[in-house]
Amino acid sequence: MSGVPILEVSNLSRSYRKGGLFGGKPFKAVDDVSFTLPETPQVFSIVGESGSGKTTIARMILRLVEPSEGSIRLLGRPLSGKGADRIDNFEFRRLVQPIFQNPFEAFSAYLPVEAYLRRTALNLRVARNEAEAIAAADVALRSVGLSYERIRGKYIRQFSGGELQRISVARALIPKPKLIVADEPVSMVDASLRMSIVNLFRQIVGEQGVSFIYITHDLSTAYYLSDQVSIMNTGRVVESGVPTDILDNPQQAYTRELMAAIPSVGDRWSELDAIDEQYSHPDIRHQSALKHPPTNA
Ligand SMILES: Nc1ncnc2c1ncn2[C@@H]1O[C@H](COP(=O)(O)OP(=O)(O)OP(=O)(O)O)[C@@H](O)[C@H]1O
Repeated sequence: MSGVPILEVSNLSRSYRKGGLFGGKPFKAVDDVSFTLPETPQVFSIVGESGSGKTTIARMILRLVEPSEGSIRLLGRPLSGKGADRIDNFEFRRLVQPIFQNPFEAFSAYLPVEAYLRRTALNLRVARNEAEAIAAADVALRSVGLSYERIRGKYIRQFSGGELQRISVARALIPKPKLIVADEPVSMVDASLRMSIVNLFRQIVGEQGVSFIYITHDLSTAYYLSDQVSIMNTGRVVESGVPTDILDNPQQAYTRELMAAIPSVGDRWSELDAIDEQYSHPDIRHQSALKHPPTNA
C-alpha cells in the first residue's frame, strides 16, 4: 500500500458561455469541485439532476474536456499541464476506462462486437497477437458472466442493452484499469437488468480492485452501490459523504428534493434489498450498502 490516492480532484471548474460562443454570458458548468478517491478500491457516486455538471466532471477526468481551473491528479500525477510527470495518453488509457450511457453507441453496427475487444487488447498492448487478444477478451468477458465463445460472430443488434453494457464493462476491464468512469451506465438498460449491472460493479471492485466513479441522477442505485456520494447542484457539490449519512439524513433542501423526486423512495430501498438477495452469490464479496453501511476509507 503506497497511500497515494487513486484520484484527487482539487478546486475543479469549467466555464462555458450560455447563449452563443461570442457575447454569451459566461457560467460555470462545474464550480470549485473537490473530492478524493482513496487508494482502497471503491465506488464514488456523483448524483444530481440534469444540467448539474456531472458529465462535465466525467469528461474532465477522461481528458475529453480541459478544466478552466483546478487540477486532477491520478495516482499522484497530474492529468494536464506540461510537467515531466504528466501521464501520457497510452498510460492514461491503460489506467482509466470509460463506460457510457448508451452501449449501442459504443460499438459499430457493422463489426462483430468481439472485434472491439480484440482491438482494445492489441492497441493497449495487453496482447501481442490475435490468440493472446482472444484470451484476454475471454478472461474479461468471463468476469462479467459471458465468454468469447458466446459473443463470437455476433453484432450489436443480436444483444440486449443489458448484455451489451456487460460487454462494454468487459472491454473496459481488458487493460486492468485502476479507475472506471461510468456515466449513467444503467439509465438505458432495462429496469429488470439494472441491478445485475450495478451488482457487477460491486463485484469488480471487490475482485479486481478497480475503483468506479458512478455518475447518475438515480439516488437509489447510488445509495445501494456507493462507498461515497457527492450531491451536485448547478455545478457545485452541495453535500458529500457516505450514503447512509447523506440519504438517511439529508442536510440540504436540494438533496431532500432529489429524494422526493423518486415517487416511493421507501419502497425503492426495500425493493433494492430484495433484488440484492436475488442476485447474491457466494462469489460476490460485496454486501449491500443497506445492510453494511460502508466506512469512509
Ligand atoms: N460544450 C458545452 N458548451 C456549453 N455549455 C455546455 C457544454 N457542455 C455542457 N454545457 C452546459 O453545462 C451544464 C452542465 O452540463 P452537464 O452535461 O455536465 O450536466 P449533467 O448533470 O451531466 O446533465 P445530464 O444528466 O443532462 O447530462 C449544462 O447547463 C449544459 O448545458
